[in-house]
Amino acid sequence: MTSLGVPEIEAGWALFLDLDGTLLDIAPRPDAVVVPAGLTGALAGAAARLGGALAVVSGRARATVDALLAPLTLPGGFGHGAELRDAAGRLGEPGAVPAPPPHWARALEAFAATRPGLLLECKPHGLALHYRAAPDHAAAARAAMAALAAEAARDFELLPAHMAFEIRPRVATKARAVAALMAAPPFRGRRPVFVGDDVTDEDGMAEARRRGGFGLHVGRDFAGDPAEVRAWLARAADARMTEAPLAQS
Ligand SMILES: O=P(O)(O)OC[C@H]1O[C@H](O[C@H]2O[C@H](CO)[C@@H](O)[C@H](O)[C@H]2O)[C@H](O)[C@@H](O)[C@@H]1O
Repeated sequence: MTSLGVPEIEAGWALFLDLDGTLLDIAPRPDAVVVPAGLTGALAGAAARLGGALAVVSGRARATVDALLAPLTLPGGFGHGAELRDAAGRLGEPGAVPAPPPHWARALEAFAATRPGLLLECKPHGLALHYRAAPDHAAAARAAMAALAAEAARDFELLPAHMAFEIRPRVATKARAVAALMAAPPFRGRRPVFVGDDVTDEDGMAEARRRGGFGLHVGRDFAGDPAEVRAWLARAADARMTEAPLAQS
């Protein structure tokens, strides 16, 4: 048990890790995050201890996560679960999740261009309109995003995020990523543990609980500090973990 009362990582777990606000400190802009020295080594070491059952489950696009965590290409769910990659590096079925109509990005580019500080992030399966540098535009940003999402409300939804609004496909959830990965080795048969900080992580935590695991919340369990999560992983990478028998996969 850590000094914060969190169990140390056990060999029989399958670990699902959110990125922003969990592994990485929140930064003023999405492209300003800093990947601390030692993080990729800790992830690789912890993954090895877990027999490869360690995944990143992020709202960011797969390509962005890979660039941030290079040289690692971890299994996971990206774009909130829209893009999947298993432990063998196989990608999810193309076309399984819708992409936003191209005119939405064009409309939001034009909208943001007249409101300094707003930042549009285009992802393969979603859009994020960031207002961290322009909080006065939050209400207008929400209205603009809501109007677009309403054009295809059966397939897309508006998502409030950290100082941003996102449009994401309804099927793209972190629960989808957990369920898909838990269906096959090296995840299958392990106890899923989802670590996150945000409302979108609740889906992943609920799926972990549904499968006999649990969720850890950065705010509640790691004193709100991603450095505590990183230290927890580093200890798992360094230390010999408690060997727990695995269920048959
Ligand atoms: O699921 P996550 O890995 O937590 O990703 C959620 C979103 O994170 C990014 O935006 C957030 O982090 C930025 C960097 O700290 C911050 O500037 C921004 O205000 C936050 O909303 C990312 O840009 C999004 O695509 C992710 O969906």
